[in-house]
Parts: sequence; C-alpha cells; structure tokens
Amino acid sequence: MAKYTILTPAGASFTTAGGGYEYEMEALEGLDAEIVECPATEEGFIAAAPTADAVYAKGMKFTAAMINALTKCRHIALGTVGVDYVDVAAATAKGIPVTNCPDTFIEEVADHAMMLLLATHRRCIEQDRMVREGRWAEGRPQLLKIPRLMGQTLGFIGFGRVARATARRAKAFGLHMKAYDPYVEELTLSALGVEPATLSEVLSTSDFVSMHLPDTPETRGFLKERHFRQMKPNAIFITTGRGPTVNEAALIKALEEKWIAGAGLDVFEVEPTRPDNPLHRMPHVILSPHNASASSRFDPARKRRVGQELALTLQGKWPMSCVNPTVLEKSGLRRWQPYAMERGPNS
Ligand SMILES: NC(=O)C1=CN([C@@H]2O[C@H](COP(=O)(O)OP(=O)(O)OC[C@H]3O[C@@H](n4cnc5c(N)ncnc54)[C@H](O)[C@@H]3O)[C@@H](O)[C@H]2O)C=CC1
Ligand SMILES: O=C(O)C(=O)COP(=O)(O)O
Repeated sequence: MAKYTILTPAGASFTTAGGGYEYEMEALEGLDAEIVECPATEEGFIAAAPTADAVYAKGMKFTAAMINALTKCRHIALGTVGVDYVDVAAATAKGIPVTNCPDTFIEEVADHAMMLLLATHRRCIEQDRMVREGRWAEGRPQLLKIPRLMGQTLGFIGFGRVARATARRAKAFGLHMKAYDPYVEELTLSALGVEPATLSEVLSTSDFVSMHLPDTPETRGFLKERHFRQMKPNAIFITTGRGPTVNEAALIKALEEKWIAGAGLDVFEVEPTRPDNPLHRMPHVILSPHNASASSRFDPARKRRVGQELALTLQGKWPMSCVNPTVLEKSGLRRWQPYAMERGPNS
C-alpha cells in the first residue's frame, strides 16, 4: 500500500468520459501516492473517507457530510474553475485547503462564448437548416433584418478571467463593451476597452449580455424576471458561467414573451437538461451541453494541474490555487512562494 491515498469517486470526471489517471500520476511521480477509487455515492465516499490523505474531487457534489467524514485529509483538489461542486465552507471549517484550476482552459471558454454570440446573432443553426431543407431563398431575408455586429454593445456580468478573454476577442469584432463586476478594478476594464457599468446599465443598454458569474451563495438565482425585463427587445443573452446563477424559468418567459430576442447557453439550472425543457424547442436559442472548456488540450492540462496541486500538499507545501486560503496558515503546510491572499469570491 502506498504511503498516501488520494481518494476519488470512480468513473467520469465532470466534463470528460473518465479514463485512467496517467496525467495526474505523471505529476505525482516520485511520490509514494496512489489514486484510489471509491463508489461515486455519498455513502460510498463516506465509508472510504478515513483512508484519504487527499481527495480528487470529480464526478459528483461533495457535501458537508462527505467532508466531515474525512479524518486525515490535507487537500481537496478540483479539476474545474467552478468550486460549486464542493462545500467549501465545510472544508474551511475543517481546515482543509480546496484548490481549483483557474487558468487552464480560459481560452476555450472565451472561444465558446464568442461562438454562441456569433452563432445566435447570425442565426447560424436556422440558416444551416434552411439550406439542408431546400429553403435557400429564406436565408437572406432573415439576415437582412439583423443589425451589423460592429458597433453593437456587449455587456458582461462578472468580469473575471473568461470575460476578459472574451473581451479581447470581441474587441476585434468592433463591439462596444461594458461590464458589471464590483470586485474588479476599473483599470482592468479600461485596459481592455471596457466601460465600468452598473448592473442596470449593462442590462438596459446591451445588445448582447454575457454572463460569467461563479455559482456562490451570493450569485445563486442572480438574474431574475425583473432583470430580463430590463433588457432590450433585440438583446441576446449568452452564458458559459453556471446555470444556477440564472432563474431559468424567467429566461424562458423572457424568450417566449419576446422581452429578448435570443440566447446562447452552455450551462443550465439542471444538467443534463430534461427532454421537456422548453429551451429545446426555441429556434433562436443555441444550446451546448456544458462543454465550453473542452478541447484536446483541456483534459491533459487540467489533470496535470490537479496532479501538481496534490503533489505540493503531499510534500507538505502550500498549493498554488487555493480557494480558501485562510486555512493555509494553520494547515501545517509550508509556504514556498509568494501567495496572493487577497482573492475574489471565486478565485
Ligand atoms: N461552461 C464551462 O465549461 C465553464 C464554466 N465556468 C464557470 O464560469 C465562471 C467564471 O469563470 P472565470 O471567469 O474563470 O472565473 P473568475 O473567478 O476569474 O471570475 C469570476 C468573476 O465574477 C465576479 N463576481 C463574483 N461574484 C460577483 C457578483 N456577485 N457580482 C458581480 N461579479 C461577481 C468576480 O469578481 C470575478 O471577477 C466559473 O466560476 C465557472 O463556474 C468556468 C469554466 C468553464
Ligand atoms: O471548470 C469549470 O468550472 C467548468 O464548468 C468546466 O468543467 P466542469 O464542467 O465544471 O467539469
């Protein structure tokens, strides 16, 4: 038996089809550590929890009950940006550092947000269908009604890493940009040509509203009916953030009653979406199955990063991307690099 047990639920990770742990183990090379799978159920995890020196959190939600069952665990490592899969408050109460992968696949998500924006604006799916269905002549009249993209306004809600990478792309398309994010300095926005704005300004003046909030207690159900009512009738709503930050019933109502013109969505309140979800039937809505972060680079990169983070804590060192850094000082782990303690709500 190896000296260190890294406990993980068996099976697929959040976005990928499972597979071995070769990338994680590459980063753990030289350490007497093994990744041990337990059943991907709350009870299965709880039964195995006392064996865990660290947890590789994937494939399921990690509840307070699961975290409280850990007796010697010194690290919970996530392969995602979003930390909503883990009850971070419970981990903090137990003094366990939680890490995420904040920098690994930003560019993919920004590409995806831009893809949803362009595809909804130029009605890509409907145009494609017209060609396939022999309705060639209907294509041009539809697009003759849409404005030119250049000069339109893109408003961001949340202006973290993904929104900034999206802004860099949108600038090349000649979009005006504004953003609502009270936690980000104005200089960060102005350096990217983005105007700081209130939430109301973003909602009422944007032709595209792109949502990038993490799922936190503060942001759950953030966008409600009254917010969709403030948007322009030509507005297109894009999200690659987290489903629960948007009241989906309100979004559906806004689309059905034409308060807004369309939507491009990668994330949903309930995933996978249910077959009877009204969004499935809406022609001017483009959907993708929570895969904005995916590319051939994504899986190896995030798995290596998880391995690197685990290797650090198993060697007694502070991890790189800790989302609850207040636990570090008392963790018994060694500081080995300058560490930013002032972090945003999800960084
Ligand atoms: N669809 C997908 O596959 C992916 C989804 N995501 C989701 O997108 C979210 C954003 O990702 P990043 O930009 O990398 O995260 P980030 O942590 O860099 O940015 C989040 C931003 O939201 C802001 N924010 C937090 N609470 C706020 C509030 N109440 N009001 C206004 N702004 C607030 C923060 O100040 C921060 O600037 C992640 O938390 C994750 O849930 C991330 C990667 C892939
Ligand atoms: O990193 C994130 O937060 C993402 O949404 C992408 O990965 P996930 O679907 O959470 O595994």
